[in-house]
Amino acid sequence: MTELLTAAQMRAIEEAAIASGQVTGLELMERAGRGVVEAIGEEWPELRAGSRAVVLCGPGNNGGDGFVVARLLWQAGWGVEVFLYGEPGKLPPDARVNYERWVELGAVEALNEDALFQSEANRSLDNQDPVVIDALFGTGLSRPLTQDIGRCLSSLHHTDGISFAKHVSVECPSGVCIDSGEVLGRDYLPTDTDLCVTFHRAKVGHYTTALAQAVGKLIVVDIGLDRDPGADLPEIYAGLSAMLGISTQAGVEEFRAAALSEAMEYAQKTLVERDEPVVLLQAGCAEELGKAGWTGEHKYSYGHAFILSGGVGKGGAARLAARGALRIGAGLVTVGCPPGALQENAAALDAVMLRSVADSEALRDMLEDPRINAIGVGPGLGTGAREVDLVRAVLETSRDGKGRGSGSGAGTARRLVIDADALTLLAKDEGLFGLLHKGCVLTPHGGEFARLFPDIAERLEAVPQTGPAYSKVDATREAAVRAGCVVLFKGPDTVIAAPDGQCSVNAAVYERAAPWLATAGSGDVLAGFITGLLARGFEPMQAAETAVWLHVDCARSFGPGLIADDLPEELPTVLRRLGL
Ligand SMILES: NC(=O)C1=CN([C@@H]2O[C@H](COP(=O)(O)OP(=O)(O)OC[C@H]3O[C@@H](n4cnc5c(N)ncnc54)[C@H](OP(=O)(O)O)[C@@H]3O)[C@@H](O)[C@H]2O)[C@@H](O)CC1
Ligand SMILES: [K+]
Repeated sequence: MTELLTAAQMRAIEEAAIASGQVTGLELMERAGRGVVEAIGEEWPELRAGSRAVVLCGPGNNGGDGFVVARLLWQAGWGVEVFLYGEPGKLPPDARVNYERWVELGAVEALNEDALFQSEANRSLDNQDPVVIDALFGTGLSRPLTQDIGRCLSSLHHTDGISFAKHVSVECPSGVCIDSGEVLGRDYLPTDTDLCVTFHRAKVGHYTTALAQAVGKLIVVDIGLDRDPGADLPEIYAGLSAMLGISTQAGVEEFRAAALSEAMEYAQKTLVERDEPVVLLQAGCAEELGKAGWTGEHKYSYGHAFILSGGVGKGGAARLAARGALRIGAGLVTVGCPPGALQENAAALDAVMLRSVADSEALRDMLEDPRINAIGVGPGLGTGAREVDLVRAVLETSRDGKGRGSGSGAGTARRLVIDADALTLLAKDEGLFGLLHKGCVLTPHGGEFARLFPDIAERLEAVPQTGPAYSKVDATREAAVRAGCVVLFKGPDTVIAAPDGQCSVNAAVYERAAPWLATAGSGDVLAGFITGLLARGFEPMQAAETAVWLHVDCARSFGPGLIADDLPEELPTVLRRLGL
């Protein structure tokens, strides 16, 4: 699993490494700049000596990286032009050193739109478009770009603007808050970037839609922060103790007694109050499926998933969910529908069982069966008075100790997925919302999220003026605490959070892009996948994470032309490929 970092966490990691004597800031900057140059070389091997680069440097250390890139490209035989936004005398120390190193090799012009167009006019003689390197702002962006700088960046991605061959961003496209992926001020679009090179770990914002859509490829460069320090341990401890202000002899001794990794972690935590990590879901999460086992002796050992369906003509969504639950390995799956819809459902279901659910009383009777250990409710359900009673029955009978059927183990609440229409009902009825419990998974898309958590959504929608901006990660975490259960906030950047702070991101971006997944009914299948995994005994957070990862993988495995019905049918191929 990869941990995604915030800007503050990244700063703390760097500061702890520098304070420990493991590395200097200047060395880190050199590695960062070298990493960018190597990434360019690997991405476009055809670009070599004689190619041209325009490097835009900002007033902080991101600009410092830019000066390193300029120097290394120049040394490799490139023609390099450098523009600086800000005053050389105000550059931070490491950036200043690299500025001085560059000015021994070439000129630095003040960055403004006129200067950029003038340089293009000069270049047009040799008819070679440059690689533009955006090293204006990285993790230190604190407010919206000024108009003049916004215009410079905009001129790079307008068809009648400045022509360039490739666009490379150092850390992130400038103007974007790296914690949220938001453009501060939202009055300009991030420049389309062919290659974005970041350092040590990807940051949370790299996996949010707004930023990821602007970036063709993301590369994470190792700048040696994971390596064994190799320096004298006493020096490292002395450096860290001084940084943390641990001054008493006893304090220093205690600190030294910790293993080095613990001491470093402690130092990083002290520098920034760390939440639970934000984890990027990768192939590894599907290994959980393997741990849970895939074949069994008795169908009941893989649980019984129950999906509630809507009335006549409304059953398609529940049938898709049921198919998803069955394919993902629930031992038994039953669809419950109003008596009038039995015929329609019977004609469309084979391996999935069917029960008539006239009203909430009938449902409560049915849920006396303790083998039904997971319920999916919402797809195509309807939002009338009958459905309110059904959702209430599902919630009331599944709470710890209250359920007549207590699920897969004594004292274990029956697990629920609450999706679509059931979310709409929750949003309208505080009483229902109050019945949520830790065995639930809510799966809202943007609109449903806004209905359920209007104040949180409003905060997320507000134009951010300062960094770090409130992010989808922040919003989902807040929603999970309020609901008291797992919330899976859907989108190309799906965020999943639990009330205890666990949080992960499943991003269908970069090499995992699957735009064809935005097809009618795909959310119903996802609800079914989660319900099926809950029936198999997965914990809510683990079920949501695994299901959402497999959902994208099914879409990618099938490819364009996908419709929701294909998703469950593609699952066996994906599982086989995973060796399950
Ligand atoms: N630390 C390390 O060891 C390493 C760091 N590395 C690199 O450093 C980057 C982080 O550097 P950083 O912290 O200096 O932040 P950066 O993004 O350059 O910007 C800060 C400057 O911008 C200014 N400013 C902010 N917003 C503004 C606006 N809208 N309009 C105008 N000005 C604005 C802000 O001014 P202030 O807010 O203080 O007034 C300050 O002057 C990181 O992304 C990576 O690339 C690597 O070399 C690896 C080692
Ligand atoms: K940048």
